[in-house]
Formats: sequence, structure tokens, C-alpha cells
Amino acid sequence: MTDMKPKIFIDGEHGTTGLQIRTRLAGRNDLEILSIPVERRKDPEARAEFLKASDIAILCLPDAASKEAVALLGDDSSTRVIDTSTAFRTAPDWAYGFAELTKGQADKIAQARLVANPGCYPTGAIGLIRPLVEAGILPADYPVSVNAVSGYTGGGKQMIVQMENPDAPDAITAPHFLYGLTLSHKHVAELQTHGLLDRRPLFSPSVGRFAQGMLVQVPLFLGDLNGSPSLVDLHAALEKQYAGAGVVEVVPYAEGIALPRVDPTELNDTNRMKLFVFGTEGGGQANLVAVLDNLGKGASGAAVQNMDLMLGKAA
Ligand SMILES: NC(=O)C1=CN([C@@H]2O[C@H](COP(=O)(O)OP(=O)(O)OC[C@H]3O[C@@H](n4cnc5c(N)ncnc54)[C@H](OP(=O)(O)O)[C@@H]3O)[C@@H](O)[C@H]2O)C=CC1
Ligand SMILES: CC(=O)N[C@@H](CCC(=O)OP(=O)(O)O)C(=O)O
Repeated sequence: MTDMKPKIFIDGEHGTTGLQIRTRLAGRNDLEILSIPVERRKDPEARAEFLKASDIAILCLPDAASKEAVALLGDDSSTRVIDTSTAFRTAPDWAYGFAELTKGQADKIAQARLVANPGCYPTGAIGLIRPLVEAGILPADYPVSVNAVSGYTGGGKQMIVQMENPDAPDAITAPHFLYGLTLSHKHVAELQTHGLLDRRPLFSPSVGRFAQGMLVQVPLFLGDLNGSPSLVDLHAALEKQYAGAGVVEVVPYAEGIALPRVDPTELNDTNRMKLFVFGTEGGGQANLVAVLDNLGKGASGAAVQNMDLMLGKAA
């Protein structure tokens, strides 16, 4: 039948990412949304029923529950899966759901049964690093550092309460804090794998007292890069990679370099990402910066983009 609408089930639809995806899909009459009653959301039997009845299941769950959902479906299921957790991002049989990652990635996502949505921080960092590695500018064994700040919704329902409710037993009162201090954040593996890095990158995340938004920084010493490139060379490599990619915009060099500051909330409620090259020409250093919405291109926006690719509905 030609008028059959694809059935979409959001497992975890009552969480931060799930709710955002539901909102993004609310106006869509080309899809049938299967919705589990809230009181049954953690009942494996009910979830299995919904998972199996859907054409695409979008998992917005902690890692363990995502793994459980995939197991509930089994290997020979016809349900296609988009997982937003960390569980499968480096698994070889899953397509990495960053459509602009490299040539052919959007097609790979479109054909895949299993798609792992990237983490919010890796979306920014890999978006900056990978084109430079592929262009032969950034050596794979370069000691890459990634510093970042996220809005507090990145920590899900639990952190939202910690930041918004001063009476919560584990309330956080700081205006900005560093975490991941052991340098073993769960995103490091993904960053290294899809950044094509031989050396484990050093990743230092932080959270600010704003709900959504994100800045990711990759500082580089130009003399240690292949061919001692200029800032303009780095910018050109990024521009080449993202030419025509509507979602990822490389801010024109002169425009970026003239900015007095960068606002992490600039792209909130969009599925866009902006990339900048900062520094002083001749100064031997660059700071590459990505701005995105941790809940947009960093989560729900990318999930909807991937769903559309898988359904052949991408613009
Ligand atoms: N927030 C963000 O910026 C980003 C999040 N992600 C990833 O998305 C996933 C979801 O995160 P987020 O939305 O922030 O988290 P939340 O904690 O806000 O939401 C998770 C939801 O999953 C539900 N849940 C937990 N265990 C189970 C289970 N066994 N079966 C069914 N449902 C369950 C929770 O139920 P309950 O309502 O009872 O808590 C909650 O509604 C995570 O893997 C996260 O790492 C990815 C990119 C960015
Ligand atoms: C602020 C904050 O706590 N952020 C989360 C990452 C958010 C994200 O991208 O999560 P996934 O890897 O699950 O996709 C963290 O650091 O664990």
C-alpha cells in the first residue's frame, strides 16, 4: 500500500532526548508515532511489543537499556534502530550517525539497519578533527586536546534537577564546573575512533549554568602539523569538507577572526553546527571551535536527520 506511514517508536520518549525528538516530530503527518503508556515505559514485555511493531525504533535510554532493547529485538528483526546512547558508537556493525563525517557516510546511514547517533561533544570535536586528518594536515599521532562546555541538559533528567532545584540532596550550585577529571570520559573512545586518531585524545569537559548549548575547542600548534599550515589553510580544509552541507557551516575566515566572543547558545533549538578557525596569522597557533546545541545536532536533531535519511526523506 502506498499510503502506509512508517511507524516510529521512541523508546525512552519521556526522557530529555526522547521528549525533544517527540517535539521535533509533532508536526509530521508523514509518520505514525507509536507511543508506550508512561507507566509501562520500563516493562520489557511492553517495550518488546512496541520495538517489534515499529519500522524504526529510536532509543533514548541509558546504555544498559539500549543494549536490552537491541537484545529484545534480536538479530533477525526487520525493525531498524537509531540508538542515541554511547553503547554502539564504536561497534563495527553499526553505522556512525554523523551524516557529514566523510564522503559516503549519509548513504551508509540511509542503507543501515543499525545507526549509532554520535555523542554531543564528539559531534563538535570530530567535526573539527576528521577533515584535517583526512587532508593529511593533522598527523594521526598528534597529541590532540579537546576542551568543551555543555549546557546542563547534557546530563539528562538527573543533572537538570541538580542544577535547577537548590533543595535537591545533590544540588549543584556552581555557575560552571569541570568534570571528567580522570580524563576517561565515555566519549574518548568514539572521539579517537571516528577522529581517526592513533593517540588517545585528552578530553576535558565542563558544564555551565545554561540549559542548552555547547562549545567544543581543539587548540593546535601549527608547527607540529604536516606542512606547517596557516590558519587559512586549516579553514580551507574544513570548507572543502563541508561545502554544500547545509547542517554544518564553516564560518567565513574573516568573519570568524573578527569576533570578540563566541556564544555557546547561538544555535539552540536548531540542528546546525558552526565551525570556526581562530588565532593570529603568523602566530603559530590555532583554536578550532565548534558551536552546536547539545540537544540539537548533538542528540535529537541528529536522530531525526538520520531517521529521514533512513526513510529516504532527506532534503
Ligand atoms: N541529553 C543530552 O544532551 C544527550 C543525551 N544523549 C544520550 O541519550 C540517551 C538518553 O539520555 P537523556 O535523554 O539525556 O536521559 P534522561 O535520563 O533524561 O532520559 C532517559 C529516559 O530513559 C528512561 N529509562 C531508563 N531506564 C529505562 C529502561 N530500562 N527501560 C525503559 N526506559 C528507561 C528513563 O526513565 P525515567 O523517566 O524513569 O527516568 C528516562 O525517561 C543517553 O544514552 C544519553 O547518553 C546523547 C546525546 C546528548
Ligand atoms: C553535560 C553532560 O553530563 N554530558 C554528558 C554527555 C551528553 C551526551 O552526549 O551524551 P551521550 O554520550 O550519552 O550521547 C556526559 O558528559 O556524560
